[in-house]
Amino acid sequence: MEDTTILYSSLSLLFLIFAFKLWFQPTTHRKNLPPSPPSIPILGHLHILKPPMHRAFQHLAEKYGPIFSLRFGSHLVVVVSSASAAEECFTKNDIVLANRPKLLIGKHIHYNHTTLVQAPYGDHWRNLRRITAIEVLSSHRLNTFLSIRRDEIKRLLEKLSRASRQGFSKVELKTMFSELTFNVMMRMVAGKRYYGDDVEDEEEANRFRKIVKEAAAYGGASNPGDFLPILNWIDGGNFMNKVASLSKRIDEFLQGLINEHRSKKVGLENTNTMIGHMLSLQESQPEYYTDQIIKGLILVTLLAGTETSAVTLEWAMSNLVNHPKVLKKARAEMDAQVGQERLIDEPDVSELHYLQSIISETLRLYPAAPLLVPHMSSDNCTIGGYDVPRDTILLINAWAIHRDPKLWNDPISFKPERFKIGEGETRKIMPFGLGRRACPGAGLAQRIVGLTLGSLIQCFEWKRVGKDKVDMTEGRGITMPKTQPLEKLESKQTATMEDTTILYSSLSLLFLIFAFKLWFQPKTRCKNLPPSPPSIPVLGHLHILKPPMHRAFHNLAKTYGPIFSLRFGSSLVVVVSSASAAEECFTKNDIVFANRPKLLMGKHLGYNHTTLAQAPYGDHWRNLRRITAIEVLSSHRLNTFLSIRRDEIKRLLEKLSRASRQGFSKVELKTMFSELTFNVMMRMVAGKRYYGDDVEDEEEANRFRKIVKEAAAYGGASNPGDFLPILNWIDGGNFMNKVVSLSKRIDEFLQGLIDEHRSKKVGLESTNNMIDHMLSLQESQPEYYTDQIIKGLILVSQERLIDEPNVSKLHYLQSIISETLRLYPTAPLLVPHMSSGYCTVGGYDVPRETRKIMPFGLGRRACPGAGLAQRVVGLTLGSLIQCFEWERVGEDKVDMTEGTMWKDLVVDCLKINIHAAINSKEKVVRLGIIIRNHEGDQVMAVGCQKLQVVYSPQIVEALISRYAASVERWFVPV
Ligand code: HEM
Repeated sequence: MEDTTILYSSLSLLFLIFAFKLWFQPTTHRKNLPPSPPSIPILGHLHILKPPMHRAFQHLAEKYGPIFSLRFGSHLVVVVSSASAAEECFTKNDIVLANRPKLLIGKHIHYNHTTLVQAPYGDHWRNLRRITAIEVLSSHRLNTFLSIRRDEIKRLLEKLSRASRQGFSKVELKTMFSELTFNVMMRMVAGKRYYGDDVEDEEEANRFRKIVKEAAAYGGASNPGDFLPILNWIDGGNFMNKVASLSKRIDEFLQGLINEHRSKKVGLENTNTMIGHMLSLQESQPEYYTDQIIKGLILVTLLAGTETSAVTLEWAMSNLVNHPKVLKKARAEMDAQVGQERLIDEPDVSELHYLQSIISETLRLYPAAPLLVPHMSSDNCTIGGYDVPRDTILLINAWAIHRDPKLWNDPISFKPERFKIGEGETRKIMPFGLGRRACPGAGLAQRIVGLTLGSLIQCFEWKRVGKDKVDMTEGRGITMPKTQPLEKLESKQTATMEDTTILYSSLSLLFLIFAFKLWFQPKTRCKNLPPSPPSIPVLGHLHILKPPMHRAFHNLAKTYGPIFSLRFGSSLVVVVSSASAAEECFTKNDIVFANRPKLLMGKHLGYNHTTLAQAPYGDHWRNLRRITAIEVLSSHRLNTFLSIRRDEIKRLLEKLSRASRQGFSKVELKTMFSELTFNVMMRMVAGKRYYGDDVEDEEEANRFRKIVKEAAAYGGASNPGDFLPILNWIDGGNFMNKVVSLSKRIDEFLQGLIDEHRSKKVGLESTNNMIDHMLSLQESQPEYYTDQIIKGLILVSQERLIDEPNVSKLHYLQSIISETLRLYPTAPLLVPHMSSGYCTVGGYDVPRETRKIMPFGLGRRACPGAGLAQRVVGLTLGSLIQCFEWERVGEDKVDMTEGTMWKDLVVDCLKINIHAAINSKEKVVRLGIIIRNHEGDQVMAVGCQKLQVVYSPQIVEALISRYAASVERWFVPV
């Protein structure tokens, strides 16, 4: 028995009393009602209805004909399942049947039946419909929102593209589609995204997502109390209370959006939003455009316009992977009409007839609203010769009509071919309803579904996971969802559509114009450029570069020699891959090459190229380098921070020790190492820890971690627009906006730290940190130690450490670190250099403004943090070797493949077994120290037999005394 049956069962007592009363009351005067199955008192036919309703109604129609009647409690319901009867409803009877039944949801959620969907037929509804047609969903207004649809679809493509970078990979489309449609609608309505990245107000977005989820749950559940009001009473008003509470929250949320717009607190995009537009109409016609009317319009757009489109997309993709031939044909059409050089756009959809047939066939077999939205008669009428009294609920079973064997050959097969142009087949389907209450959003829905589906077909290859077809059973709910969310799909990007290619693809038109201009522009005067692979106009060699770049360059060097040149768009790039040529760069040409190319990141994240890492070679850079060498990273200052490094390493050891309490255990070192270095840096800079335990201000730490994560993501992604500025323009400044927003947050964060120190609100440790030191220098030389300079210095010191080690005396340890850096340099291509004048390398001409990338850091722009890095890496590695035994998990060697990001050469995740030396008691006893916990278990042993050979007893002693004091806090040493 279903949910509702629990309620029905409580009826048994009341049953007898009412049964007799109702059974013997005078029946309706009309004689010729549509045929009806046998019913029972009170419930009528409610007890025979099992979801999905459209299937239950289809079975009844097979027995009682295409027009039959039912009783839902005391309400008469007529169900229509033939095209001719439906036509009669929406032509002859259109006005009489243009009412809606008054259900509980309509009362509470739809502002007491006043929204467009729920309003009774009449002046108010007509007005709303007019406003919607002209002010909300008109062709003109939809066109102004095209950029939103493009942008959201582009984000979906990027997401899929990231997921399928390595070839076919499993993706879950249901959520992606629903997020897409919600974002499109909310950006149209309020200029806001509530799903995915770039969500401005996470808390507000959360509230919205929660409301949406709840509304979907109640929308889907039909409320039996609507038809049998006594059930609401038996239910103790539980369902009603829930709906009322939800409607209150929805109202508050929508009112909040309106108030925000009214007080103009919103960003740029919002000047052209539905709310903004409605508020401007409110000024001239305040009596009509009340806040409630506006809220109702937003609500309806969101409720009626999102899930319907998302569900249609899901059904369409399921059909395509179940019918690979259809998919192939759609792709062929796409290739012929649009090609692979550019991305499909909305106007293309009208030329893609097969794509449209796929959508029509999807809507035929899987209409998102299989019973449309219930209608109600406002007067007596007849349908198919039967009498239909006033206040009868009318349900049109569009789902059954779409599968009627009298109308369609092979009705349950998916055959888009049946919708041949000019044959009028599309007129036989009614997924958007018919007549005056038909869907006003059909145009918008077709645009969203057409462009999204077209883009997915164009940009990716799709196949099912495994042999089984995607399950096509429909679930319950107002919109007809799939029972199984669509996740058994694998997507792979088609060869030509790499990330950047999506952008390049928009180039086709501009291509020819620029190609000729660039191709025939005067060639550089240098005659003897380094050899170069064949290039193409505009892009140069950008299209042949596949990450990881250092490997791509290595392969090119095999063909073109150790000094070769490339063109990144309009920039000449020289790649140097031999030690002798590199030496030439950093000795003879050191000054010429001491420049840096001006990239977007440097502009926005490097204070307009003024930080040490980004500044052009010159007085400003020299000054920064001097300050860094003397005031920030000098031996003397590094020594004063020794305690910080010791403490952070000690914390790492403790963490590992806790993990390996029971012997060997699996650990993830990548995160630990990265947290260690960030903590060391931030304690030196500001006296604060942002990772692990003992974080003082969790919210501030969160902000910092978020910024770090984002900066890493953008740092890794090279921006093609740096080399082909027109791409920034085509991209709509999207990447740039993200970077600008990030840089703003970084600046605010750093300024916050400085201000905090200035007002001395910080703890003890902070008297000896970089910011305080800089602020004291600011007092004496305010013109040089400006806040911006200080922020730039903090920023630069956050760059990852790792360089040549020199833990004195541990020569073998030193060699291990050197060998690691030889094979796996952290910045495999260093940081790009740029020539500030003409020079030669290896006999080749290198013109001014050539970028140079090479595998070793030498010369005046070599890493200034080498000393600090040596200390951190040396001490950490030494301690790890000393304190733990290490083993791999399983037989396999740790995967040494490097990631694709620049600088991210660290393996993805080091999974190594660790083991405190507690298993080998003998060895430990020989060293003479075992650390036990309060229960007396051995938990940590500092040093082990193997290390005795390497370390002198003095070192072991020093280590013990260094750690024992703090270890005592946790464990009692023996
Ligand atoms: C694939 C997507 C969609 C489908 C299949 C669909 C289907 C329907 C259907 C069957 C109806 C009821 C017709 C009737 O009562 O006979 C309806 C009504 C409505 N739809 Fe859609 N719809 C979709 C998308 C949209 C969109 C994108 C919007 C707006 C943003 C929208 C707004 C509405 C409204 C406001 C009504 C109520 C109209 C009234 O009662 O006067 N729909 N839709």
